[in-house]
Amino acid sequence: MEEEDNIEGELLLVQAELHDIQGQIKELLDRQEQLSERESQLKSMLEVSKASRDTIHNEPSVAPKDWSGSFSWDSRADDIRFNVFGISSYRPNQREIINAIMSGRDVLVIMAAGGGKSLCYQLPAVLHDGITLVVSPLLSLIQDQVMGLAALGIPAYMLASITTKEVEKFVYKVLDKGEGELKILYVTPEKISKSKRFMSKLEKCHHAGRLSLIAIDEAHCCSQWGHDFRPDYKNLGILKVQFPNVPMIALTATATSKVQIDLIEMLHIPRCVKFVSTINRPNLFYKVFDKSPVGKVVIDDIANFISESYPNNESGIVYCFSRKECEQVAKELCERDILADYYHADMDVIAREKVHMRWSKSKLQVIVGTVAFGMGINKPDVRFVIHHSLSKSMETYYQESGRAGRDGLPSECVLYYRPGDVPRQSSMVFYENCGLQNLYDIVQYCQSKRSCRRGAFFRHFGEVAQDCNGMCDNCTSNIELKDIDATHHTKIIVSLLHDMQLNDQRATLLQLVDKFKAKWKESGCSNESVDLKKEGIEQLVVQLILNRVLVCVHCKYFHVNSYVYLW
Ligand SMILES: Nc1ncnc2c1ncn2[C@@H]1O[C@H](COP(=O)(O)OP(=O)(O)OP(=O)(O)O)[C@@H](O)[C@H]1O
Repeated sequence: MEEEDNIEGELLLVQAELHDIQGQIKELLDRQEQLSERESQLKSMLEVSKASRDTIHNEPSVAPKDWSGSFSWDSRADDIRFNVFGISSYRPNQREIINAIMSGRDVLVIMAAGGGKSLCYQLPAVLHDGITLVVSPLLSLIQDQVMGLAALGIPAYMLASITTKEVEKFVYKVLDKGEGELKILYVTPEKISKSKRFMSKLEKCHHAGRLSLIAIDEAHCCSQWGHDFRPDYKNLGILKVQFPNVPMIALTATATSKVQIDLIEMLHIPRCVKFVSTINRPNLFYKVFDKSPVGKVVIDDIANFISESYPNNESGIVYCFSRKECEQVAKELCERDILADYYHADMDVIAREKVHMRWSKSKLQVIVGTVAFGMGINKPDVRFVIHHSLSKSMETYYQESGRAGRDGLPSECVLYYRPGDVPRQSSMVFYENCGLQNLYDIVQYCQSKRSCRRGAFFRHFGEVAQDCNGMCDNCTSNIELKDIDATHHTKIIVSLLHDMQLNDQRATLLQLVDKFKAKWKESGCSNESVDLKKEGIEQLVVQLILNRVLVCVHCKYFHVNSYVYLW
């Protein structure tokens, strides 16, 4: 009896101590997360500070110009924008970029996917008298662009392996003698580094004063610090050396300060005007799910997620780690009635193109790809990007997940994470520049249960943080729940959507929230003085829209007419 008492006494002590230790571990884990977050914040601050010191060093001693002022070409540019490109107004930075190029400056443009980078060089190309040379890394991208420009009536051609002899002859004649209509010429970087004939024709064109602009698309490929280094991009510096007075525009969707410094140096454009737009994609909802250790369960989870959230064949991408996994996941999704097929670098070009085409035309709901399914995806209405396992870096994840929602409509980026996937990636990135550090950053992103996911991107790209508006799992779960009578808010949203013109139907979530705020003020509601943000009402509006209370059940666009039936 006494012995039992002793044991029970000790058991209680042990349990109490264990409880204490659990508490301490939790505190330590929280502190570890806070410190890691601060660590990456400080690192990116240091990088930004170094970058701005270098930039100041290289900048000419003239005062910065106001690129949004008036210029002599304004009315011609407006005319071309509207009548040739059919675009009613500029998006942020487009006009300023065009003005800087037209003023003869070299320009570096960093603008998020779908931001409208192409117009920034295509409009000056039409505005100028001569020829614009565009270097772009992928044939499929080039083909899309040339076809799009031809449809607008702009004479654009490409010189690549698939160009017919006839077209090649025509292009060389234009370069050589200025005979024939050619405004925009697309080439791959290999053409610059490997074709002496092409370079000598270009030299002649320049000599005759007919080379007006050089554009380098996907310019991050120049830097080996970037996520998609292409050796042939390294040789593009020759263009500025050979044609120093021809303005150059380098464009990319992402470049950390380190990559920016690198590509400015490689392209020899130290005095370029930099236009850095936000990397924020407010319409993307970021979430991380725990990944089961059992492969079949993971596929069940993914299949359930797709069929429950996207029952109407909305397009999506599932990224996998390896080619084998890619084929397996596609097969198993098909077995669960999801229309899916795979895409990886081991397939021949025709087979890959066929899968891509079926998906682009929405004949296939899901493409299951490796990293090979990358640049050149122009589908605007991708509603979800799922990562079956983690990417190798924040930059890669930003790029891959960023293929969702290029049309500005709400879309989801889901990452299935389990610690067991980390060693597979670490063995792949071990020999890359900063490979392990990059991997740790994305692991930290996955493991975080507290910090805003969006905040992690801002820190990574050295940008000042912006509101997440409850558009990530951590921010949503951190929201303190309270009962709110939403009748008044929903009435405003309904009337708002009613009032919207046809053109506004593809308004982005944030535009809608802004309009809501204005209406809320106008509505003279008794709660007028309520601070929308503080009271969580802004979040509520976002949630009302996202949870499809107000979104068309069929296509999830903010259609004015179809959702009305829900009310
Ligand atoms: N000012 C504008 N107003 C409306 N639509 C625009 C405007 N500028 C560009 N667009 C359209 O936005 C879409 C995306 O543009 P674009 O392909 O140039 O984006 P991007 O920045 O190159 O994106 P990515 O990096 O994903 O290729 C295109 O359909 C384009 O016609």
